[in-house]
Amino acid sequence: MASMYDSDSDSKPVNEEGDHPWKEAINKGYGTTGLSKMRLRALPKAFIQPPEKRSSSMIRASSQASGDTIPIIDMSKAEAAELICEAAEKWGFFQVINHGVPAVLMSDVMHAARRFLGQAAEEKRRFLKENTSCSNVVYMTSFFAEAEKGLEWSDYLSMNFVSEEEAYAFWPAISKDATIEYLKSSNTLIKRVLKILMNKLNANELDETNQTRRIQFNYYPISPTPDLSVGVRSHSDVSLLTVLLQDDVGGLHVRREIDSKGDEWVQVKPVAESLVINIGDFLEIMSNGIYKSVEHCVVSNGNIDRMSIPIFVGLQNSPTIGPLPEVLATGKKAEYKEVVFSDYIKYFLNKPLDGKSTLKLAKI
Ligand SMILES: O=C(O)CCC(=O)C(=O)O
Ligand SMILES: [Fe+2]
Repeated sequence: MASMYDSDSDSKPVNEEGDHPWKEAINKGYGTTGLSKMRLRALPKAFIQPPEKRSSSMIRASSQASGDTIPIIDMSKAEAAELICEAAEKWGFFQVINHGVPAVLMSDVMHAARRFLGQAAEEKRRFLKENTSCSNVVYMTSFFAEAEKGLEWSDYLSMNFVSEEEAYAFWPAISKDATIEYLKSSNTLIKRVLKILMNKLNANELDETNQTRRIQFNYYPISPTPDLSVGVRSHSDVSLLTVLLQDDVGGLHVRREIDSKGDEWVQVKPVAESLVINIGDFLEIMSNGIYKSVEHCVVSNGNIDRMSIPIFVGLQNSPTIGPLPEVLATGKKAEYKEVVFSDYIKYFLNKPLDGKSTLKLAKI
């Protein structure tokens, strides 16, 4: 069934009061993708960010004073391990090339995501929280639509990997083969990076059976007024680490503290066939702050849409999370306390994305 959200025409006028039926758009699976297709002249009120949350103004306000860029690390070189640890300490973000994930699988999963996201709302709405037949596969708009002051101008499909059997049974048929292949292939890279990071801490390798993988298709449609909207608000990831495949549009920005001069926002410029890796909150806590889980955000774009595919490498529901004993054995004072793991997750999930506010829960 065709609808106004599927139309490419300008025929639907904008309600000048901002009283747009955005809720209906979300609840019926059209999402911001459908709103964007209506070629609105103004952003629906619900998506206007409060001035202090507008990433475009934050980024403009902090010029890239240092001129530094996110490290690009060639994983086929002998010095890769050292550079990864250095980047994890200094930046919390780096890009890897020659990482072993075949380019064809990266391109296949990007196409798979486009196929899913490009479908009519009728297909996508089957995966909304209230409709999905598997709670591990959910299609959403914004991170926490119920409580956010300004919704994020993005739609995404989140797939929590539990088993191949479940993934083949419940992930969208239009994209599942390529997604599962890519996820499997990326595992070797994930294991290698985690091993390198643990080695540097003199800590034992992390048990893979105690880890989780969640893959997400993020879609950022064209925004009518990109200065007022945001793709993803500033946040740090609740993960051990995140491996992100982005297309060639750009828009991901990382916050960097420069000692006395305050901070700056640095763009993670797309590099062909690379993957972006960032440290998440769990590794910052476990490493007692040696590795940094850094704030990042995605700006909206008024000219072109964007896609990205993160894999969040997480932890199973272990009882608590805190600094690793191996790290504290060096005699360093604990910067983080042991917190109940489920409390940490619950706290993260029940509020809008807001900088590093979740991490503060564990900070001493
Ligand atoms: O789209 C991106 O570049 C980053 C998305 C992100 O930060 C996230 O999904 O946590
Ligand atoms: Fe993120």
